[in-house]
Amino acid sequence: MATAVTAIPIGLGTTNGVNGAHMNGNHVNGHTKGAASLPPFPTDVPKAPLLRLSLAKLQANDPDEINRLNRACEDLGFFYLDLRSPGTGQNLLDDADRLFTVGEQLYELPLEEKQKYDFMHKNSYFGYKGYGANVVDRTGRTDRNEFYNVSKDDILGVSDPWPAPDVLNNQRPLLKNFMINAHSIVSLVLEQLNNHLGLPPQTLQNLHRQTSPSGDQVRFIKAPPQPMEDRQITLGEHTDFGSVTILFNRLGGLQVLPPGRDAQWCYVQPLPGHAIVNLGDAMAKFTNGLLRSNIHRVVSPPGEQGDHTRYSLVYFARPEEGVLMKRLNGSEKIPELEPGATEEDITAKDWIIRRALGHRHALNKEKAMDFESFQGTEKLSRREGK
Ligand SMILES: O=C(O)CCC(=O)C(=O)O
Ligand SMILES: [Fe+2]
Repeated sequence: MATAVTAIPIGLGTTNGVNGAHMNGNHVNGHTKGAASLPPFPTDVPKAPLLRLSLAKLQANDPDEINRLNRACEDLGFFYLDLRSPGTGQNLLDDADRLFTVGEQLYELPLEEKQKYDFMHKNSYFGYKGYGANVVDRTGRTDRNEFYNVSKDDILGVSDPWPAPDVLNNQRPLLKNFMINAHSIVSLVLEQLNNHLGLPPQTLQNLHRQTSPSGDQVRFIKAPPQPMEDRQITLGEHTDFGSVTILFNRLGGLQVLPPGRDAQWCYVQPLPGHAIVNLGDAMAKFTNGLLRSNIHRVVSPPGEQGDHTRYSLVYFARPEEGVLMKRLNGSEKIPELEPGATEEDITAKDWIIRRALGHRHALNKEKAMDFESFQGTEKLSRREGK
């Protein structure tokens, strides 16, 4: 199949020749034509107050922008990052556009083909997760999306490659570029947070070296439209398992639950040219809750957007495999543990497997509904007393 997506000129409204007859994958003005022709995000739904940060300003060490980053990471744990600047930011945006097309192609493969790449029985969360394979709540309801997780170690040659369909194998150079650029943004965020916390230089960065084995991955997600009379949660509420997540959305549907007892779920409106960035469990654990790993979930896209297929593209950066998910020493800002409190000795590798495969009903039967045993930092994230 002709899948030379990297060679497709961006900015031409012509068919890209990649399943072009039945896909909305053409590029217009740096966005997929599919994105341009989607209905707008509605104005009458509650929206989460994410700060909008600029990658260029963070790269330039702009003091106000750095303060805003620190505030966003402590208060909500989610922010927008404006990537419209030459170099890493724009390259990542362009590659994300190309990968949206790859994601659409990937999900057009027959189900039996995709199922060949479900590695849960090998105790791995890389590869394919079928529609409805995870339990999303205590009543046993199941998810309404498909995932495909591509390992950074595989693409960068840190580990042996996993079997994969041609649609992905043909895009290894594109995936590699995307991962390298995404990881460099993660490193920048970690560097700024390391400074903010006053940890010894490079502490956080050295727990996330790009060429060390880790659970870092690109995730392609597809959620088809749901019937009007039966719109349910697509991806159950959770905190992310790792350190820093960089997310690209075209349609609404992502919701965050801000801190506090009476908080309500609010939508995160996707903004063109921006990624949505959030912190995961490792950052909350390392800082004993000073930095936030916020609860979020995905529901049917709001308003007319709900009639369209929702694709997401995500880069998850996680600590290196052997790193313990515990409070870090060496910073006066990081709160002490409560007197008498102890922390479980669990590595990032085991943490991610427990969390990622815990709700797979094919592996866990009734236990998949036991949310407590697969919890991350949800309780820390609620900050209910405040
Ligand atoms: O699809 C989205 O917008 C968010 C996905 C997500 O939260 C996840 O995969 O962890
Ligand atoms: Fe998430």
